[in-house]
Amino acid sequence: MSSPSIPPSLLLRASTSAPVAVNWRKHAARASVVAALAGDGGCAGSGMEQLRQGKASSSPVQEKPVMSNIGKSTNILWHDCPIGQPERQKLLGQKGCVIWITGLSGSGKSTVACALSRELHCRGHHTYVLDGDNLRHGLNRDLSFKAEDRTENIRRVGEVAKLFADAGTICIASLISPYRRDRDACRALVPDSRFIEVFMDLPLEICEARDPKGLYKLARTGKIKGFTGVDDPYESPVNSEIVIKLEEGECPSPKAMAMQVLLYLEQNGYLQA
Ligand SMILES: Nc1ncnc2c1ncn2[C@@H]1O[C@H](COP(=O)(O)OS(=O)(=O)O)[C@@H](OP(=O)(O)O)[C@H]1O
Ligand SMILES: Nc1ncnc2c1ncn2[C@@H]1O[C@H](COP(=O)(O)OP(=O)(O)O)[C@@H](O)[C@H]1O
Repeated sequence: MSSPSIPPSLLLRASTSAPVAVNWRKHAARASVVAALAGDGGCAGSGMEQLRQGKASSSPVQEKPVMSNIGKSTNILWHDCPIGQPERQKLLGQKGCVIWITGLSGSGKSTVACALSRELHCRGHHTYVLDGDNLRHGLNRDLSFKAEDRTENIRRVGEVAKLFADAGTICIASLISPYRRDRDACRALVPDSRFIEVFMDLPLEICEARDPKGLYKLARTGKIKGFTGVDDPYESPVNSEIVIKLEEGECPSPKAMAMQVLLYLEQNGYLQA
């Protein structure tokens, strides 16, 4: 006797051999957990098959969900998936992480970000660049450059970068991020040393002399207010994993800067799962 509303594939056979309707969602969730525990992320066979083979109890335990209140979100529940960061990393052959490039406008953040992405890509690694300027064209278009909006800008990008790292991607975030507290908050979001801060330690005079967008000039003549380094603060990092600076008075080439970061990733095991 089968229920007309439940497809035959969703029916489990009881020991009497009579098909019985089951709470599919409950069983599927448990089967997924079993498959994940087996270490294959559930790829070697369907969770349902494992249930049939008796690898999971046929009487699923109903655990009481733990609801949370986070910020303005009340009664929310974290839902885990059997395919997690370790499985994705294995597939990609790398460790998901956040490379956070901070520095003044014109210090070379975007240049390093793109050069690094290119070098990694050419070696078979999966990267994604989150560029402050670019994100302000979309996700962060509602934010200005006043202090609290910069903080919100960094918070959002930190959360997005965290998702990319969780996806197994080497996420390269390139933003002025002038406040130490905001950068440290992003670091705290990403566990297990997966946050690598790169400080573009170039003197303001060099950044200003470059001025590729003409923004310093506008700031100096008062046409832009609150420009970082001119009439808005930049708090230099004190404990960055990587510092890029002048060597014998010269700025290293974009490739050399990218290789400095790449070497760090290699030496610290990020380029293997
Ligand atoms: N007032 C002011 N201060 C600093 N920068 C300004 C400002 N107004 C516009 N711009 C342009 O915006 C780019 C920086 O955006 P970010 O999102 O990285 O800034 S922040 O991290 O929120 O401080 C920055 O890009 P980069 O030059 O690539 O750093 C500037 O082109
Ligand atoms: N290593 C470098 N040597 C010489 N010029 C550089 C170097 N890195 C960046 N530049 C130049 O400096 C300017 C600012 O670089 P950019 O990457 O746009 O900085 P940011 O993203 O920090 O504003 C650009 O014109 C870029 O070509």
